[in-house]
Amino acid sequence: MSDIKLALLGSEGAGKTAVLVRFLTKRFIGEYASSANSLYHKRMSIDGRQLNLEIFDPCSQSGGSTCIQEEPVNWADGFVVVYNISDRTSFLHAKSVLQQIKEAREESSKGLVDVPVFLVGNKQDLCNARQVCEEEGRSLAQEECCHFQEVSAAEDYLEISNLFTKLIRHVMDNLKHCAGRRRYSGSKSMAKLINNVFGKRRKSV
Ligand SMILES: Nc1nc2c(ncn2[C@@H]2O[C@H](COP(=O)(O)OP(=O)(O)OP(=O)(O)O)[C@@H](O)[C@H]2O)c(=O)[nH]1
Repeated sequence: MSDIKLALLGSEGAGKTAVLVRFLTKRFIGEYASSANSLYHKRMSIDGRQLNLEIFDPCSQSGGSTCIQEEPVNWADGFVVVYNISDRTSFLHAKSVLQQIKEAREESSKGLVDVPVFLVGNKQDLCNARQVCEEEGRSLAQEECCHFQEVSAAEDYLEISNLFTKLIRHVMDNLKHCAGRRRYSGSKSMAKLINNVFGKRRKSV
């Protein structure tokens, strides 16, 4: 069984938890308590391979900081960076996050530099209040060499499921390609790492 570690990043209220919960449960739940980092676990099968998925959903940092937490960046095998299409500030934040992921991974001698990333423009159902056009998202993704998709956690399941599947496939290919290199967390239990670093709760869905 392969272990795949993903992290969701993005600004407060962009819909990270909504997107993730849609993927994990097929449901949209309007409001979430978001005072703590969460680690979700899911077993699934892709292309006949059994996977043990761990997905880290950090709570947003108070004070509007644009700096991402370093530890999930080194820990994760792949990222979902979420912004809200009706909030330009969240798009600028996502842009900064993409750059920080790249820089952090380049600086880390232990991490995989070419880490798969999916840029997600969420809240597509709020297109009446759109502040970021789809083309801007697409060209940012092109610049940063990552995948791109607009979704609505409120309305879509299939698109969200497909984007996670695509990301996981890319992660699996990447890990196979880099099999000779040591992964950041090695044999460490991720739960232990997250709990040690952030002292937060774990969730199973
Ligand atoms: N209309 C609409 N609202 C959404 C969508 N996704 C999330 N929301 C709402 O946006 C708000 C924030 O969603 P969360 O999933 O908590 O956002 P988050 O990025 O996890 O926020 P933090 O945990 O604070 O970082 C909630 O009120 C959600 O109901 C969507 O696709 N459409």
